[in-house]
Amino acid sequence: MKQESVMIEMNENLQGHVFSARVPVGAVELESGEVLSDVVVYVEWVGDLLRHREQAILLCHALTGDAHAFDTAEKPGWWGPLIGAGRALDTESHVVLCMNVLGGCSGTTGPLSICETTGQSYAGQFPEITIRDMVRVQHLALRSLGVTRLYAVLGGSMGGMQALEWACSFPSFVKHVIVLAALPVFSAIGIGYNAVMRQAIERDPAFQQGDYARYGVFPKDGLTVARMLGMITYRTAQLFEERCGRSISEQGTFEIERYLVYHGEKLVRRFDANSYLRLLSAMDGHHLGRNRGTLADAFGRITARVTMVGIENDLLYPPDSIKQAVCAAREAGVDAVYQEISSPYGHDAFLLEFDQLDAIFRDALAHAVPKNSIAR
Ligand SMILES: CC(=O)SCCNC(=O)CCNC(=O)[C@H](O)C(C)(C)COP(=O)(O)OP(=O)(O)OC[C@H]1O[C@@H](n2cnc3c(N)ncnc32)[C@H](O)[C@@H]1OP(=O)(O)O
Ligand SMILES: N[C@@H](CCO)C(=O)O
Repeated sequence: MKQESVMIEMNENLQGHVFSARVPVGAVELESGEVLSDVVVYVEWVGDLLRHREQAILLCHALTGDAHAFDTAEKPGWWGPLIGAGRALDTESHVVLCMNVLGGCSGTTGPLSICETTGQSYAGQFPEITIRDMVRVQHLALRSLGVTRLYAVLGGSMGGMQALEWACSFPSFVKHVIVLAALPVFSAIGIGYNAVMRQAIERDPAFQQGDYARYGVFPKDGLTVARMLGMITYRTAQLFEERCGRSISEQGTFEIERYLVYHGEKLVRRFDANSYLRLLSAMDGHHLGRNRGTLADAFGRITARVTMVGIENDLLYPPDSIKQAVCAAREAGVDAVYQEISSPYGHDAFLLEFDQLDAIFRDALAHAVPKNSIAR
C-alpha cells in the first residue's frame, strides 16, 4: 500500500464548516475474492471529529447520491435541513460523516479511477462489488480518520441496505441504525426494474462493453432511459396525475415524458454508466443472510437498536414488506421498531419529507442503547 497522508479541506456552511478528505485505505479484497489496490474514499463531515470520534453518525447515500449530504454555500446537501447544531442530526454532540460509495463516480474508487496495473481507468473492467464491500471500505476509512464508534448509521434505499449491513458486519461498532425505504433482502420486483435499466444501458450501441470512453462516446440514451424508469419507481401514480396529468408540453410530447426525459438527461450530465451498472448489481445482490446461515442468524448478530421506516405508496419497498422485516428481526431478538412516512411522493420521500424525517430521527436517536447491546 502506498502511504499517503489524509489532506483535509474545509468549506464554509451556514451551520459551521464542512470538512472533506480523500482517505486512502490501501488494498481491499472484495467479497468476490478480487483485490482492488489503493482504494481511496471521499468523505465529507460536519462537527468535531476528534471530540466526537466515539459518537459519530454515518450517513449512507442512495443510488445516485453522493457524500454531499450537508448544505454549503455552493450546493444544498441531500439531508441539509436535518444536520446542524440542535437539529435532528446534532453536530454539537456528534460528528456527522458521509462518504461516496465504492464503485460510485464522485471521488471514491470506482470505474473512473485509474487501475494501477494498466495505467488506464478501470471502466468496464471494474470488478463487481457488493453492499458489504461498500460497508467494509467505509469502516476502513472511519478507522483511518480515528472514528472508534458510531452512535448511528442512517440511510435510505441503497443507503438503507448499507445501514443494515453495518449493523450485521460490525455489531460492536454501531449503537443505532435507521433504515429508510429498504429491506434486508432486495426484492424480485427491484431486481426486475434494475434488469430493465441495465439492458437499456448495455444495449446502447455506444456502451461498447463498458469501454465507451476509449471510443470517445457515452451511452447517454441508455442511461437516460434507465433514469426515466428509475424516476417512475421513485414517485407515485397520484403525484404524476396531479403534476402532469395528460398535459401536452411545448415540445408536443406528454408533460410526463418531458419530465422523465429531463431527469434522464440531467443524470447523464452527472453520473457514469459503468458506476450505475455496478451499483445496480450491488443492490441486486443485497441479502443480509448471504454466507451467514439463515436471515434469522444474520439478524442474530445485530446488537444495535434498529428503526425501519416504510413510506406510504413506495413501489419498491412496500410498507407491509418492511413491517414483516421488523417482525422477523424482533423474533430474532433485535430491538427493532417500525415507523412510517406519509407522503404523496412515494419512495423519494426519504429525500423530501424533512419534517417527518426530523421527528423520526429525534425519536429513534433519543433511545438509550438496549441492555443486550454488548460487543460480540
Ligand atoms: C440519498 C441520496 O443521496 S439521493 C441524492 C439526491 N437525489 C437525487 O439527486 C436524485 C434526483 N433528484 C430527485 O430525485 C429529485 O429532484 C429530488 C428528490 C432531489 C427532489 O424532488 P422534487 O422537489 O419533487 O423535484 P422534481 O421531481 O419536481 O424535479 C425537479 C426538477 O425537475 C424539473 N421539472 C419539473 N417538472 C418538469 C417538467 N414537467 N418537465 C421538465 N422538467 C421538469 C424542475 O425544473 C427541476 O429541475 P432542477 O432539478 O434542474 O432544478
Ligand atoms: N432518487 C434517489 C433514490 C433512489 O433509490 C437516487 O437517485 O439516489
